[in-house]
Amino acid sequence: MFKILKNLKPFSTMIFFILLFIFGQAMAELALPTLMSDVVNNGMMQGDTGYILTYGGYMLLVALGSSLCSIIGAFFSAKVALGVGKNLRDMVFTRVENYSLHEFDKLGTASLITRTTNDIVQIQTVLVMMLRFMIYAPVMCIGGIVMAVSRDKGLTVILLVVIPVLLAFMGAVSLAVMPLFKSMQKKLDRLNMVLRENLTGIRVIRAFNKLNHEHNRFKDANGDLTNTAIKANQTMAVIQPVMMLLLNVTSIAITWFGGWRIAQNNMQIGDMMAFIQYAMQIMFSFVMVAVMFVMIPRAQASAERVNEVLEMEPEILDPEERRPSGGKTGFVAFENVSFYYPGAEQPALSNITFEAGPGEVTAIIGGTGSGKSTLINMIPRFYDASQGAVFVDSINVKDFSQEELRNKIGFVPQSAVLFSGSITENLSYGKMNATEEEICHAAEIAQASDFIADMPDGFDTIIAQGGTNVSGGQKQRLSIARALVRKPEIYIFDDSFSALDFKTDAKLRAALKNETGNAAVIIVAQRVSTVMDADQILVLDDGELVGMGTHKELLQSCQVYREIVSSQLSEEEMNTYE
Ligand SMILES: Nc1ncnc2c1ncn2[C@@H]1O[C@H](COP(=O)(O)OP(=O)(O)OP(=O)(O)O)[C@@H](O)[C@H]1O
Repeated sequence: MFKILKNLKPFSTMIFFILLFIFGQAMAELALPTLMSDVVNNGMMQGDTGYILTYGGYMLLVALGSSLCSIIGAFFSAKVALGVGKNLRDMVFTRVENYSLHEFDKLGTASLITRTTNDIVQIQTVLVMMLRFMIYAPVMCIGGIVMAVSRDKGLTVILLVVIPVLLAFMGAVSLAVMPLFKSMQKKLDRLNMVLRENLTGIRVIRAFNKLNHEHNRFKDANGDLTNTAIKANQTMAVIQPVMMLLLNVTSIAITWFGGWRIAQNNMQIGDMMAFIQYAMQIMFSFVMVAVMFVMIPRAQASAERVNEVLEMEPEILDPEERRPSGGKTGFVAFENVSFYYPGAEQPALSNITFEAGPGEVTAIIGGTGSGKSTLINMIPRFYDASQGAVFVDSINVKDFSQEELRNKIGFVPQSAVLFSGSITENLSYGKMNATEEEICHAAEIAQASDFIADMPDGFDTIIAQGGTNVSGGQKQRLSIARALVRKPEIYIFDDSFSALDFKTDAKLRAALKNETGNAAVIIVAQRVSTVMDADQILVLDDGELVGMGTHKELLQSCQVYREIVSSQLSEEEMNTYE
């Protein structure tokens, strides 16, 4: 929490004024009972209407001043807390943007969303409270005691009994409720995760008739959170009645002993009435402090979760200084690269060495889970090699800034991701100043022009959130066109032709050949027909490079490749291609 409080620094002037106004409010509230006691003692008891009117007027003015201070204080505290919340959200977002995939894996997307939204709201709520109570509660408590003693020393004995009881009670409530509030945030994370999985996977859920199963999963997570929240609120709900009871008992005790002292002419009625009000103010100030002690741990749990995001160092960082470029373009090389996913015992890639040059097509083939996606994810530094090194244009990828490295690459991921917006906006995503001609040309190469022309608004057609209004194959082609618009030095296609029919796949690759010119092209594919014409084919099996060469060479030399080919092509086709 203290680390989070550092973010209050930019608001220090505003905070100074908040404290000033709240101090004003507290002082005004402390003055009211004394004024009232004067009205009773000197006005009512003496039958002096003029005195009552004058001091009644003063009371009205003081009450107005107190309300004004309270409103201004509340307004600025809300402003400061919301400002801190906004800054925190900005900081978390910027941090998360720099995360490598490792950090995303560690924290989980659902938790990151809860941390950016709900956790920061918790911090905001407590900040508003802290700003208001921080000065108000101690002033009211100390001021109340001083004023109460000044009215009547004898009655203070009652406070000496009540306050320890109050403190013990609030302490017990805090202890009971703290762990509940802490676990609520974790349960909220889980609820968000289930909700997210349900919303993104709704088609699969329906296809497998798992609505009931998912409903139960959601109900469990929702019920779990609700039960904890109910328990916490039930405990908190005890505070009010017990407080009221204590306040009433205190009032009765004061009236009882006060009445007795008045009867003996040791005290005036007005003083007793003022004493009751001061006792209330003192007790309320203790309640405020106690509520803060209950709320702070909740915000503390949230603050820790936000700090975890802010303090997690991205594993992939830009180098401090960059080596000058050698002027080469379109080269990719792996030197003895091995890679372990965090916590995995087996490497996802072991000892991979190959080179891809400009104007060449390098294809990567292998069974599912053989490490193809992992391999190409290392080129744009989505992951860094555990051993060995990856080079682009003969420079270690770690010596580039991530921006510079990724500018060289046109990456088409395995599952095409489109953003809500027009087709033109989607295609120019990697090159904001792309001309209409460049966009049309890229669409042409990606075999997307025809279906775009058939759409109601052509290139201005709006892609729905998640790209749900285009087919899988259309999405892939748009995602390919988006990479083509950039005219990068290195093209990476991660199984990007899988949703295309054979004819479109062949046409697209033929058109691509003229387009890619001097760029290096790396294609991951499952289909032999897609990789057959490549200049070199890498065969991966269980993270190992078990063959490298042209289709013809591999048919001779690589058993795994032969098996893949024979599982996909007929004997006759194999002979033809040989
Ligand atoms: N984020 C991850 N964390 C841990 N292990 C992972 C992660 N991603 C992949 N793996 C593991 O690494 C291995 C290689 O996965 P990879 O995705 O590279 O295979 P692939 O050849 O691209 O498979 P496919 O053709 O099915 O896409 C697999 O065993 C997989 O379980």
